[in-house]
Amino acid sequence: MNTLLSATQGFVGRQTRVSLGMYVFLVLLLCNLLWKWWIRRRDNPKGFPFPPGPKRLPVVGNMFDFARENESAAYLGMAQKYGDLVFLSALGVNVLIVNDFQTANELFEKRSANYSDRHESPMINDLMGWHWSFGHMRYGERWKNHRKMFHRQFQQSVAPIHRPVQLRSAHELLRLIQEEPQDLINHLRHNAASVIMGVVYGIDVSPKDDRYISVAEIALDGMARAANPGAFMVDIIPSLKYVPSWMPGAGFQSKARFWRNAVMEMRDAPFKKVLKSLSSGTAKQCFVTNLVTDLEHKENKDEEMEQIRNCAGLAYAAGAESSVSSLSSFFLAMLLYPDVLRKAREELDRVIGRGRLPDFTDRDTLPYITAIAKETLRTILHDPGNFPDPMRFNPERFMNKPDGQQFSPNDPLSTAFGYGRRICPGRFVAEGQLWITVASILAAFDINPGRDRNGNTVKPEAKFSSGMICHPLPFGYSITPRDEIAKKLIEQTLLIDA
Ligand code: HEM
Repeated sequence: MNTLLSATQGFVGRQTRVSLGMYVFLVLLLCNLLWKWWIRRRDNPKGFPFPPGPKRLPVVGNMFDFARENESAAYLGMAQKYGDLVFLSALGVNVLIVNDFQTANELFEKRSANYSDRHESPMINDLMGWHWSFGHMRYGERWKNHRKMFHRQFQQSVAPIHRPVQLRSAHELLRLIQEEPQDLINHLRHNAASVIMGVVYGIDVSPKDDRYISVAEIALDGMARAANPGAFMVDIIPSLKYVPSWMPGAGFQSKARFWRNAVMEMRDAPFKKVLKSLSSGTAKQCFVTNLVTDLEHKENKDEEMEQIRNCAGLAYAAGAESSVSSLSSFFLAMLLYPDVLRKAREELDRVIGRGRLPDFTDRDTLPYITAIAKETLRTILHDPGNFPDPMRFNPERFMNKPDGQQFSPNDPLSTAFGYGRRICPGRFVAEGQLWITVASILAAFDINPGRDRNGNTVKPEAKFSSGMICHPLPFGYSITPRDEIAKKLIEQTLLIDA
């Protein structure tokens, strides 16, 4: 009897909680719709039409028109149908797809005062705790102050001070590939991490199971999942963020808490470590030590200290994935275009010979290597107006073009790094890293297609994942040192960099 009673009470209790949850949800949904209606009236009082786009369904709008895979082909298809500006709207989230360089330049560069804001995601910014990251901040004073600080340490004139770390990391990558060629993608991850953690915190990361890196990967995984439009209802109805985690349907709260812990550890742990080694006099010179040492003469120390921590904490999150994606695209391109590899090899042997590996001082004399690094960045840009035959990996398109004014707003290649006031502030460091890694790899290794079980060559395919940052899908390969000379040069890097 007692058991039946308590089971009934449990059932009634659950029912009450479910209907309470439903009731709260409906009230919040109504408030949200009213709020969005008011915003629309305020921002567009004359009711001007939006640019063209696929027809919207009742309630869900264009929810099913957002590309979940092969985004570039899907949006190119829409551009061919609707024009260079395509408008999508789903559940109050409006998205404008800009399909060509000139229009993007017109909006984000020439009218950057209007188009430099960021959409604030309640899931990412508030619940998962990315509010400190200036990559996620709304346009305004707080963003400007952070960005200025970051820019000071990574701008074109300062970027060369990071080259010793980049060169050492490129050499370490050669050694790792020589030891375990089958683990290429992990080595590329380690390479991106060791450059950024070295430049920003002066910290060496280990090639396997590094705590800083695994925590950051969890944080980034959460962000990538939450960035998918419609992935979490709280982004459509922001007031849901106040719903407690015990409410039915509020599972997003516990997911957010899990990711938030990683986000905070990613931001705080390496920063604390540098401060500790600064006070014990063992810190290596880096982004954080440069800025913290400078603080001594300033008044608003606490605020600046927080800003330094925030800027440093963002570098890995903002830069690592893109760097890995670029380098794995480079490897894929070398498999698909062996002629490019041969030509690069010919340039390297002719200009620097076989007695040493390349370094940054060789840049001006290796135009074909520079063109390969640029073409690697270009592969994500498919606008045939600026890049004829865009699906072909063709470094020649950058030969005999000046190398000095790179990534200026009127350089279509700068699009790989975004636009206007939000353009990637790490681009000079990123490009330098790509250049030295590409040059070192080409000087040291043969890169060939993989073989199947019967020993037959498997021709790789140029297929990419979808999402915020696209990576080549896994491909077979064989990477071996070119010859005994290359092997020796790779081994010697251990002594040179010690
Ligand atoms: C090949 C490598 C890289 C690529 C392709 C890349 C690309 C981009 C793109 C497309 C954006 C968005 C720009 C926009 O909103 O218009 C961005 C933002 C950003 N990137 Fe990079 N990036 C790379 C490497 C790096 C590195 C190494 C760092 C740090 C050292 C970095 C730091 C940032 C930051 C902090 C932002 C946010 C800027 C803001 O919102 O004001 N990136 N990047």
